Amino acid sequence: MSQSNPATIKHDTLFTTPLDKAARFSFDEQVVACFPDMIRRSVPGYGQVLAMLPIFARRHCKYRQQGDDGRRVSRVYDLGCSLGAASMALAGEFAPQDLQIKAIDISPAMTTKAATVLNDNYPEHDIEVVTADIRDVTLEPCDMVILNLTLQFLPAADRVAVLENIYNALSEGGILVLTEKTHAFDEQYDAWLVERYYDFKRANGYTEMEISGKRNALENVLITDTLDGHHQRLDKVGFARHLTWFQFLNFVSIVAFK
Ligand SMILES: C[S@@+](CC[C@H](N)C(=O)[O-])C[C@H]1O[C@@H](n2cnc3c(N)ncnc32)[C@H](O)[C@@H]1O
Ligand SMILES: O=C(O)C(=O)C[C@]1(C(=O)O)C=C[C@@H](O)C=C1
Repeated sequence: MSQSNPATIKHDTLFTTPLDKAARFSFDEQVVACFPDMIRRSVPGYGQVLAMLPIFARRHCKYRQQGDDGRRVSRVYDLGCSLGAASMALAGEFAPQDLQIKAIDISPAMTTKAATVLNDNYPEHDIEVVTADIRDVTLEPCDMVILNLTLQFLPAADRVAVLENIYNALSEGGILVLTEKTHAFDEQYDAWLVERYYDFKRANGYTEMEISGKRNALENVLITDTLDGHHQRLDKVGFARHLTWFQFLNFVSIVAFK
């Protein structure tokens, strides 16, 4: 996969020089250029979560939808797909005729590159990459929805509506996989988790300047909920069953069952 080939991945040096304190983090060309390196060095467990997606899909994708040519397929949404890493993980483990993948992202810089990478690696697969705001898309019936580190970038007030849209689209037996950065309700636990998270970043080669520069840029851009807050919201939108299946420091992944 060209995306994971170290020779083609630019090292993340975005915050190595002091920036305007008010500069907001955005998923622009500069971030796109180093994104695979950035996310791997910044998100504890990122690779492990991706590796589990096809394993979950095997159990929950039951070919309940009809493809354009009338055959039965499983439709999977990758919402906030960035460069399509989750879609890649799925395509790599499924035959082309079994899945229809719809990967959506609001950043044209991301989708342009994602479309190239996905089509180059999986030309036979039915993968559509769409540039859109996931708040504006009405989802079609589907077996699996992936929200990998995306909900956290939406205004808090918009999160219920996005989850309702997902709930309504999922078939009985389908799943939502929701991965997020969180904060702990208890201030002392939260401080410990945040400090160990920065240790994780240090261990992955980020300097103090890079860590604080990114923290400033993400302020009011990446807005975390507590793990309880996520579960309460899933209840509210109608998911009767949802389980935290993964946690690594302040990053969690939840599976919600329809
Ligand atoms: C941390 S990245 C997601 C990583 C990706 N899911 C993965 O597994 O590699 C967050 C993504 O969400 C996208 N995003 C943020 N707000 C969005 C929105 N309203 N609609 C669609 N995409 C959005 C950003 O452009 C960005 O690419
Ligand atoms: O919180 C941070 O400092 C991060 O770097 C986390 C995070 C994320 O969770 O999406 C933020 C932006 C990039 O997309 C990569 C990682």
